[in-house]
Amino acid sequence: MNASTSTTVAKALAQAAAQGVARIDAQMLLLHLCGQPTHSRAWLITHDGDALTAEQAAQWQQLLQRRADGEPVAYLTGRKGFYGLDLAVDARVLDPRPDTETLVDWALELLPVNREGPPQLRLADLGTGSGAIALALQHERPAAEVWAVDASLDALAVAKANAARLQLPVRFAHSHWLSALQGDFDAIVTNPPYIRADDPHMPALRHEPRQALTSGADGLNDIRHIVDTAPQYLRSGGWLLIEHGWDQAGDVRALLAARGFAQVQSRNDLAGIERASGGQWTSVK
Ligand SMILES: C[S@@+](CC[C@H](N)C(=O)[O-])C[C@H]1O[C@@H](n2cnc3c(N)ncnc32)[C@H](O)[C@@H]1O
Repeated sequence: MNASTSTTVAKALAQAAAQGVARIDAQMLLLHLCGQPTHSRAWLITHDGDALTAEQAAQWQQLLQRRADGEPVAYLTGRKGFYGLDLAVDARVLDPRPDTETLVDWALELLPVNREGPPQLRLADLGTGSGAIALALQHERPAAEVWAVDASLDALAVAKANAARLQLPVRFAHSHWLSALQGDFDAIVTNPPYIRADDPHMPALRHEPRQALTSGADGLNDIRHIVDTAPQYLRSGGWLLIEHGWDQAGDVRALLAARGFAQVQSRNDLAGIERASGGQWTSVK
């Protein structure tokens, strides 16, 4: 094809900019379209004069349209990196966010790398979605017994496929929060739905499963339930760590303290905002 009339790599990126698609998103989408790893941005520079095939050029227009309509890049590439793991994701699960890696960091800080002798570390990820948190914990603590639960069978199918591909022996349960599990856990980690039902940002999140996002009028229905029930499933000294919204840290700390958790505290996300709160269960059940 004549390079002056065909869509080259450089022209494709210019088209994306003209359609308002962020440069980093366009780069990842184009690398995906060209069969390159989505982190190898140097490839775009060294191949900027390469022409797309007619089929690729048509697919490119579709990808740009879908991205401009707000579909997450991860759904368009089918992939998302999380805690160094390559996860397959699609519209059945939440697009895992980098901020959630800070929740994993916090859990790992609390969990010994090698506990001397039994009992084996037992960890639970509630509302696992793609399996992001559970798989990261299992990868970092290979000897632990890690459970991942979700109320969505669709989500569990995605998470199980990720576990199989990554060869990580996470155990799965179809469960309303903790109900299908049996105690005692060293840590219960969760990124539950926490958005208010009438939150004005919901239209922007319309491509992601609603069940993964909203939780009642104040966004705290699921967190209230988890805080209330978690002590029955924690060993003495075990931790409950919860991701929540940017303005919910005070409310979540109050719920944890009222339920009798000790060392109640919050952690910042990548933007420096308190986005996770947790506490240690030290009382008798
Ligand atoms: C915010 S998403 C988190 C997904 C994943 N952990 C992550 O961080 O990317 C919340 C998840 O909770 C699940 N969920 C919603 N209600 C639930 C319930 N009652 N019991 C178990 N899981 C639930 C949703 O299906 C969804 O996968």
